[in-house]
Amino acid sequence: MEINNLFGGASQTQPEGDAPISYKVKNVSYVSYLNTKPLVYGLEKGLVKHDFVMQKDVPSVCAERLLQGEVELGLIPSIEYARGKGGLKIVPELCIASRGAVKSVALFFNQDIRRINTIALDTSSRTSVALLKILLLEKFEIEPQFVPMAPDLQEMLQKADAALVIGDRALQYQASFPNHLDLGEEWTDMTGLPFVYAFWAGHELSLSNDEVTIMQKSYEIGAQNIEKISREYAVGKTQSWQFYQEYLTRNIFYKLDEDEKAGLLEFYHYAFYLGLIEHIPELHFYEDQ
Ligand SMILES: C=C(O[C@@H]1C=C(C(=O)O)C=C[C@H]1O)C(=O)O
Repeated sequence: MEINNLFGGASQTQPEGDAPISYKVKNVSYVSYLNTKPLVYGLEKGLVKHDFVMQKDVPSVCAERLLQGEVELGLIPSIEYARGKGGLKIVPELCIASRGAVKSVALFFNQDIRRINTIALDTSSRTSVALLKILLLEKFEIEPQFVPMAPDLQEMLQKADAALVIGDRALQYQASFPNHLDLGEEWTDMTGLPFVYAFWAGHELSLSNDEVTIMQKSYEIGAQNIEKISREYAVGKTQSWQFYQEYLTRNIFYKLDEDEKAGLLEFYHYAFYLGLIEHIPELHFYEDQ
């Protein structure tokens, strides 16, 4: 679907007697997983006033849309910020991070991890793929072959010895599939730092200060409604709402604080030394509000 044709493009309005005002609809691509809901709660429920056109995608597609200029703002995998040609800015203070076990980013396997020869990789992911490669080399000292696949654990494990899955599916699988490695836990165990999976990023002039504040307000309201989000999400699911509430409060962290920034830069250093990115980027933020 060409979202630009549907929603985008500049439009002009000319109020009577006034100078022309040009305004452009801002397209936003955000991740469809449960862990994103607190960030977009205020926007989705209409509790903060905004003119964004919101579009749900998997993380790899959020990045593609932003880097190809189809959207002005994306909730992008952190590794893709380092792959952009510069000029991207981060919405300050917000991210999707873990400070230990994350629960929804896991490597599932049926045999001793040191004997793994092939790994199926969830095509929705960018950051966790890089994180996995770092952990396999630095911690487990193995160099298996990788096969990109849709995130269906059964099919993945038929084709490969292990499978990386992220997001809601991983959250569901890890509760019932004991042989898995939690990548958030492994990272923090190795580095002592949080791990940052994603954040809001846009092109330099894409967002006004007011729009940055809107994104921050949306999360503030989301943070006050975690129980509601968990109860709504649990309808028709296998786990209780308390399970999802615990995930959103004890596994996922949304504040991009100094420790998170240090974890992010450490990740970029590893990624650079392993040739996964061509340079270590500086973190540029939209003006602090
Ligand atoms: C923690 C998670 O982070 C996600 C993992 C991403 C990746 O691997 O590229 C990107 C965005 C995040 O939403 C998750 O969704 O499970």
